[in-house]
Order: sequence, then C-alpha cells, then structure tokens
Amino acid sequence: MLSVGVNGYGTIGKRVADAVRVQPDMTVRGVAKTSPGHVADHATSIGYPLYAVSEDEIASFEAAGLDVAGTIRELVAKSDVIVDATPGGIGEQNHTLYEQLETPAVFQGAETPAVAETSFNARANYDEARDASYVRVVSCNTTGLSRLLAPLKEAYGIDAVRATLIRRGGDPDQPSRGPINDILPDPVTVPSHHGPDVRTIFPSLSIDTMGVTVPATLMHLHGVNVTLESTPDIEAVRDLLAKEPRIFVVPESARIEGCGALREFARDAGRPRGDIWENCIWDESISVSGSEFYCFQAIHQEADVVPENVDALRAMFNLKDAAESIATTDERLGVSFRQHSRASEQVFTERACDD
Ligand SMILES: NC(=O)C1=CN([C@@H]2O[C@H](COP(=O)(O)OP(=O)(O)OC[C@H]3O[C@@H](n4cnc5c(N)ncnc54)[C@H](O)[C@@H]3O)[C@@H](O)[C@H]2O)C=CC1
Ligand SMILES: O=C(OP(=O)(O)O)[C@H](O)COP(=O)(O)O
Repeated sequence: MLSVGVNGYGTIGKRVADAVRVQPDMTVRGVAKTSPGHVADHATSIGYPLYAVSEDEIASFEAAGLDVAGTIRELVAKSDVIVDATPGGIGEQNHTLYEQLETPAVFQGAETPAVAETSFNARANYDEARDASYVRVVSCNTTGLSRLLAPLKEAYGIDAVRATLIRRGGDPDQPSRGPINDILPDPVTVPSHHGPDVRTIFPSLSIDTMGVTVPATLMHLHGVNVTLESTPDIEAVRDLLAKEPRIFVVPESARIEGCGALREFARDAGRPRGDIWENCIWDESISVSGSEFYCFQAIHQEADVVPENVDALRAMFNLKDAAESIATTDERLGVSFRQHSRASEQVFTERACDD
C-alpha cells in the first residue's frame, strides 16, 4: 500500500485525499492543515490523521478539540509520497523539505513547471512520470485541453489549436474573488498561459489560447477549434471522443443546456460534492468542416485534476500502466458518465446550409 500524505487540504487536497482513500493500492497517511475550522473537523470525522503546518498552530487545533498527530515535517517523513495541494508558489517552497526528507511529491498546476521533473496528464504522457520523484499535475484547464487533444492528435494529427477559455471567477468557497458584474479579458495579453502550459504536455504543439473571466463559480467553458492534419468524418470523431474514459459527450436528449444543469446532473447522480471529473463536451457542438474541428467543453475546475493526481502517484511508483491505472482510478472513484444516446445526426455542413 502506497502511503500518501496530503499537504494543503483545500479545494483540491481534500478531493485528492478522498480519491486516494477509495483506491485499492494506496492509503491516506494524514493531511496537513494550517488552521482549525469545519474543513479540519470534516477531515477528522473521516479519520484522516491531522498534521499542523506550523507548530505554533497546534494549540489552536487542540483548543478546537482536534487531535494533532504531529507537524508537517513528521507527515512528510512518514509518507511514501506527498500530494502538495497548497496555493501556487507554496509548493515550490515546500520542495526543499521534501528533498531533505527524500520524500517524492506531486505538485499542482499553479506551480511553475520547473518544480517537477515532468508535467503530467494521464491520458497524454503517463509514462514520462514513471520513476520520477517530482511530478506536476497540470491545471484544470490544461488537463481539460490535454484530454481532448490527445485522442485527436493520435487519430488525425494536429496542425494548430485555438481555444477561448471562459474561466470561472472563483470556487464556491472563495467569496472575495470576482468579478461581480463584469466580463474580463484575463489575462488581457494573448496567448494566455494555458497554451504554453499545454506545451508542457505536447512539446511541439501549435496552440494559442485566450482567457476571459466571468462572474461564475460553476465550471470553466472552452470553445475549441483544432485544425487537423486530415479530414475525418464527423461520426468517427464523435465515436472517438465518446470512447474516451474521461470525456462525457453530453447528449442532446439529456437537455443539459449549460454548466448549472451539468452540476445538477452530477448532484442527481449522487456524485460526491457534485463533482464532475470528466470533460463535458456537448454533442451538438462537435462539428467538422474539412480539417477544422470545433466543440464546446465544460471543465469542473474543482474535480477534473483529482483522478489525474491518483494516476500520477501510480506512474511515479510504477504500480500500473496508464490504461490500468486510469481504469482502476475511474472504477473506484465512480467516473461513469458516458454518452448514452446519439444526440443529433446533423453534420456541420447541413447546419450551415440550414442557416
Ligand atoms: N481550485 C481550482 O480550481 C484548481 C486548483 N488547482 C491547483 O491546486 C492548487 C491548490 O489550489 P486550491 O485547492 O484551489 O487552493 P485552496 O486555497 O482551496 O487550498 C489550499 C490549501 O492549502 C492551505 N495552505 C496554505 N498555505 C499552506 C502551507 N504553507 N502549507 C500547507 N497548506 C497550506 C490553505 O489553507 C488551503 O487549505 C493550486 O496549485 C491550484 O492552481 C488545480 C486545478 C483546479
Ligand atoms: O488551474 C486553474 O485555472 P487555470 O488553468 O486557468 O490556471 C484553476 O481553476 C485555478 O485557477 P485560479 O488560479 O483562477 O484559482
């Protein structure tokens, strides 16, 4: 059993801990928190040993009635590997401690790529993380783009990618984030950081991305245009995407018109925290015109990197190959949304004619 410590128990850290907990080959050694509160209470109620990031805070945990198993240094020493899900930049600072104690670590997307030996997406470059001591799971948007681009690249070749990312302003527990009533080019410079970040996964890819931030907490929404190196049949593209393990082709028959309905669909399905680990691509948006591919996909920022963290751990410790790891993670986590009916037989050209 791989013993996993989680440092940074916020939006991503708590989800990764819960995902690790249900895997057959790994266990949660403990989680590190900066301060007490309802999140620390919840961690304790699940049974995760709680470690304090700072010795100075131990008294405040104890005053809140929480048992502290030790400090972060002790958790790092006891764990086979750490998942660092601290805010951007802190992971890089923590790297020194992990190195001192010779504990491998998985970092998250806001760290610079240089923090790790490789950036990681299970579908696209699993083998590059084999035997690595430090791996960075790319950000939610980069994960979503990589999952879509990997099968398209393998099947048809990619000449160029252009994507506009409509980004959620903050997560639901971040009331101070905005905008409140605005639509921001974010970043206003082009390309946004996402294109270069995708190139940490596909080094020679021609990709330009633009970012816009809106007053929403639900999901990110991508409008993607890929110029392929061949001219596939639209049904073949649909089938290709529908077979991908972490892609949910949203059927027209489901009447899911937006991100709010997607999240409600996930809550109705009994997903923990209403999480959607899959890329959600609207079937009707999948369009092919010559070598041009288009789609809209929604990415649940709080969730899509969670199975990727589990797979990164398996790759680093050579526990399974890519397909086996993805299948095991998804089966244990319950990544199950699939296209369950063909939404539309229309092809891009027919729609264009109707217009
Ligand atoms: N929330 C999101 O949409 C996504 C976040 N990520 C990445 O995951 C990482 C973490 O982000 P979130 O979970 O959203 O942040 P968060 O703010 O929700 O959680 C971070 C946690 O780390 C704690 N923390 C702060 N300083 C610490 C320290 N020195 N040592 C240990 N813990 C400390 C905070 O108290 C908080 O509980 C970032 O790299 C982010 O870019 C990746 C994909 C999506
Ligand atoms: O990795 C994310 O976004 P990003 O791919 O736009 O950097 C997460 O949604 C975190 O974004 P944030 O940096 O706006 O909190």
